Amino acid sequence: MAHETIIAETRGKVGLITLNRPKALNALNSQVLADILDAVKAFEADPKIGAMVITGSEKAFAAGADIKEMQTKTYVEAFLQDFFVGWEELTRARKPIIAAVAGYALGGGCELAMMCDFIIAADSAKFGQPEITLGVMPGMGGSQRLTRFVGKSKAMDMVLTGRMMDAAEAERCGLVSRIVPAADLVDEALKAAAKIADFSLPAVMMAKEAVNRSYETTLAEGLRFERRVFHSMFALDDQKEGMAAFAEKRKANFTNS
Ligand SMILES: CC(C)=CC(=O)SCCNC(=O)CCNC(=O)[C@H](O)C(C)(C)COP(=O)(O)OP(=O)(O)OC[C@H]1O[C@@H](n2cnc3c(N)ncnc32)[C@H](O)[C@@H]1OP(=O)(O)O
Repeated sequence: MAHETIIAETRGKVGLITLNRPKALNALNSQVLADILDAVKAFEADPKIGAMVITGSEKAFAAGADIKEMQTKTYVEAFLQDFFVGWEELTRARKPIIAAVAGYALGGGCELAMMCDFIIAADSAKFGQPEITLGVMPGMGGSQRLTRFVGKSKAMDMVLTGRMMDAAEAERCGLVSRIVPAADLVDEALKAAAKIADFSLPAVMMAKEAVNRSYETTLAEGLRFERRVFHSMFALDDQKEGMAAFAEKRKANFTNS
């Protein structure tokens, strides 16, 4: 797949998307959005792919939304275009997406990472929502998703002071799931994605949907949703195979059916 601002390639059952605007520290403009959505759509449609990884460079996952692209925008343009709404489409991907973050993940970069299903951070990663320093505020989900990840106090601290947090702080407060040495970041993320891709795709997709539901509903509704989805899994060949494989002490051979 050829794109202007990203490299999209397959590694076994994993779709790997590498942001590729090094001179602008992977700043996210409308072309990056179009390219990411195009690649994700292709990986979603490819039955051989079971999970995806989005990564950047050693220096920057992404240093934010492209300030130069948006600096002259008027209020009316921003409002009429519903500026940034397009990024929401990424969160509608049904296959899991892991963000592999090294270096700066600032503003829209931090927000892009949070749109993924989980974040693996290099020890060099730095997260922040510095929009306040530009006279604005987060606009790609930072005020909402960061607060759900880290709680009100730390989210306020990040959004109102614009300070950065390092990988250790991000792990402590639950923003990232694990930290790995920078040199191993992409390999570790690909390994995690490959592990997921070896499981039953319908089970993985339903599990992702159930966890995401917890953000959007009451506990009682979420628990009911989980049980109903869990019940439906007994219609899968993969449930029979997974449990038979356990009983027979062998590796399961999932067929995504
Ligand atoms: C507003 C909303 C809703 C969302 C946002 O995301 S706003 C953007 C939030 N992000 C930021 O404010 C970070 C901006 N960048 C920086 O502060 C610095 O670039 C840095 C601390 C990440 C790295 O500093 P360093 O000195 O190492 O590198 P620079 O010389 O500053 O940058 C290299 C090159 O990249 C361009 N760049 C960096 N970030 C952006 C960006 N967000 N948008 C557009 N361009 C960006 C930077 O201008 C420079 O390019 P030139 O050499 O052509 O000037």
